[in-house]
Order: sequence, then C-alpha cells, then structure tokens
Amino acid sequence: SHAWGYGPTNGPDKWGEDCPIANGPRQSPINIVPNEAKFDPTLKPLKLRYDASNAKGILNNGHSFQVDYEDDTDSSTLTGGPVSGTHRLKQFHFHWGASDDRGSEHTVNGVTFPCELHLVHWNTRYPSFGEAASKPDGLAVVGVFLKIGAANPRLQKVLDALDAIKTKGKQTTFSNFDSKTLLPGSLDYWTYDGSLTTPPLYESVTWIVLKEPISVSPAQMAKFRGLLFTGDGEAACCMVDNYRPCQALKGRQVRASFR
Ligand SMILES: NS(=O)(=O)c1ccc(C(=O)NCc2ccccc2F)cc1
Ligand SMILES: [Zn+2]
Repeated sequence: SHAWGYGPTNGPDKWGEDCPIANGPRQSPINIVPNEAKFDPTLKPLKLRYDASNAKGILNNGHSFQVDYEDDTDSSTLTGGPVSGTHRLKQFHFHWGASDDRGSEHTVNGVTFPCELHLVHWNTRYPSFGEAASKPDGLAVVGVFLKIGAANPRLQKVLDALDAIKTKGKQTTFSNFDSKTLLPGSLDYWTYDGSLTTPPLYESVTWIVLKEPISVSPAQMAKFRGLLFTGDGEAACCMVDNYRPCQALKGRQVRASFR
C-alpha cells in the first residue's frame, strides 16, 4: 500500500484515509496560545533523569532520524510534571523545515520554529512501548523548540553521526549520549492531552512543550536537511518539511506550569 509520508500524494492531508483518528478529538500538534493557557499550581516540576550509557543507536527511519535508548530498566526516566508514575525514555527525534521559516510541529501564537525536538517516553504501568503507545495515558513526549542562533555544541555529536545514516533504513551505533544536555535552562512547560503526530496518530500522548527554545545555527540546520527520505538506489528526496500542521484544539485546555 501507499506508505505515509510528507509528499503531495502521501502527506498529512491524506493520512485520514488510512488513519480515521486523524480527525479525532485530541490530535497533535496544536498552536499554543500562552494567554489562553491556565497556570496550574498543582503541576509538579518536571524530573528528567537520563543515563548517557543507555544510548543505543541512531537510525534514519525514512520520516526523521531517531536516537534509540535502552528501555529495559528505569535508568532514563521522566517523573513529575503532569504525569503520574514513571515514564521511560525510548527515543528522541526531530522535525524540521526546508527553510528557517517553518519546521516545528507545535507553534506559539502562530509562530513557527525551524526545528522541534521530541523526547519520547512510555508509561511503565504498561509492559512495553508498543503496548503503551495505544493507551490514553501511555506516552509522554517532551517537545523542545530550536531557534536560529549560535551553533549549539550539544547538538554536534548527533549531527556528526548523520553522514552515516543519510538514507532510509541506515543505522549506526550511538553511545554515551546524555539527552539532558539537549534541554534548555528552564523546564517551564505547557501541557495538554494529544496524539502521535505521525501515523498511527494514536491519542496516547501527554504533551509537555518547553517554553524556552534551544539554539541551532544555519550550518547545523543544513546538516538536518542533508538527510534523505529515500533509500539507497532510489531517486533522492531531501528529508525536509517532515512536520504535521497544527490540528484543531476541539475544546482542550492547555495548562502552564509557570505564571
Ligand atoms: N512525533 S511524535 O508524536 O513524538 C511520535 C513519537 C513516536 C512515534 C512512534 O513510535 N511511531 C511508531 C509506533 C507507533 C505505535 C506503536 C509502535 C510504534 F513503533 C510516532 C510519533
Ligand atoms: Zn515527533
């Protein structure tokens, strides 16, 4: 069948043909309007404890690239914040544009960023990521905006690995990386109930979008854009604009962890 992607014939406007939940009540991403987000004093501080030695590998999956983590123990976890219990880090990945004027999935007052980082965690009340991914409280994804500025040295190790995974299906080892180094100084966040932003679009994600962006330089953005959606031997198609447009809020409340 016609695999989903971000092109004119298989892109976000077509996903509803295979995934009816594309038009569901809690789809992501959304436009965040800070003035309409309600400060919730009962929200706990976010606690992210990551073990660099859990990094396993880096993979071009044909939609983005992801850094995968060992998730068979509680050594890289998210606790606190808007979630109860313990969530284990499974992987992180990015979404970006063909140019600096677009690329993020969430927007803030309609403002887009050139790139957005997602740190994907699953609720250990379920036996595995695959089981958790379809449950309404199964996943917690931390979103971090990247904005154009000085080169970010914390990104360099990830970007230097991209030459080895240029085409779809390529992967290589990636070890000893502390994803906490990718986080901004402040862990202030907005949170709302949403979904995966790619098929199967499961409505299983508690979104935790950090208010403070991290920096990325134009040269570093060029490295993201050097990846290909396509596999070896296929007509090359640059991996850019791999973001889903904002979806309807449908009455959802966005809460803020900060005043
Ligand atoms: N952009 S995002 O919202 O952060 C996002 C995070 C993870 C996935 C994923 O794991 N998909 C594969 C998948 C889905 C369901 C079950 C098993 C899977 F491998 C998709 C989107
Ligand atoms: Zn994502």
